[in-house]
Amino acid sequence: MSAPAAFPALLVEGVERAYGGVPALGPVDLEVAAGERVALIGHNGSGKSTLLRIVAGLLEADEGTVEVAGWSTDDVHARATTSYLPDEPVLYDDLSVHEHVEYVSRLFGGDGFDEYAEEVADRLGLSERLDDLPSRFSRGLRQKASLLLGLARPFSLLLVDEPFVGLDAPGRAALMDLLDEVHADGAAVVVATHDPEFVERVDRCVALRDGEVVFSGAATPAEVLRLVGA
Ligand SMILES: Nc1ncnc2c1ncn2[C@@H]1O[C@H](COP(=O)(O)OP(=O)(O)OP(=O)(O)O)[C@@H](O)[C@H]1O
Repeated sequence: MSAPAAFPALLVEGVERAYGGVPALGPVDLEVAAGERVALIGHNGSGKSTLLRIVAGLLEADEGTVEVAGWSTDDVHARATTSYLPDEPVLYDDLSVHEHVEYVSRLFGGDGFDEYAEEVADRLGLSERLDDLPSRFSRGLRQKASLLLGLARPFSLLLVDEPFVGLDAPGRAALMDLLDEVHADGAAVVVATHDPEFVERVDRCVALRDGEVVFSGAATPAEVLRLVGA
């Protein structure tokens, strides 16, 4: 499903979130254009995952609004157009990789395990493991299965939390290329990462510090390290 051109892919306005009364995020304003590629950077605990989870509709903001392609995050259209890949893979215990793709893709209006899913599985090195239960996989294989699910379904906004950590070199290279292709096909892509190679490819870096946006613009990997104080 592509985003209506009149709306940005993502519009975050005045979003705030606390846990048990302790502020974790915000207020945050962020606009991501249709087809834009953004790296979300910041120290551990700076609020990246909290922001992504709010945008994905999995966590409620205390204040503010979030729209995905013009739809509020509690609208089913926003869910249908947003693919979110958490840093810890969330997979069913009793579904094979193939069944996961069938289920998730069809849930969001896709064609199930189609040719594209087959290609992504091949490039992530999962072709031989499609009938296996990911609950028995290693951490890295589970991560690849989760990436396959997230990519092999319709979306116009892709949110990915720390996807390169824990992947082997071929998996990392394959994912880097897959994200390039998703972007070239017109989806907006927001990735929480400090990976220098990915940072070099993005249109914009958005840096969070203590839950607030402290920088938004083009930045080199060296500048990114300086921005996050590393
Ligand atoms: N479920 C929770 N309960 C209480 N505090 C939380 C919870 N989740 C996050 N926090 C706190 O909120 C703040 C932001 O956390 P968040 O996970 O969003 O940061 P992050 O930038 O994604 O960190 P990391 O790089 O480690 O993944 C941190 O201080 C964290 O301890």
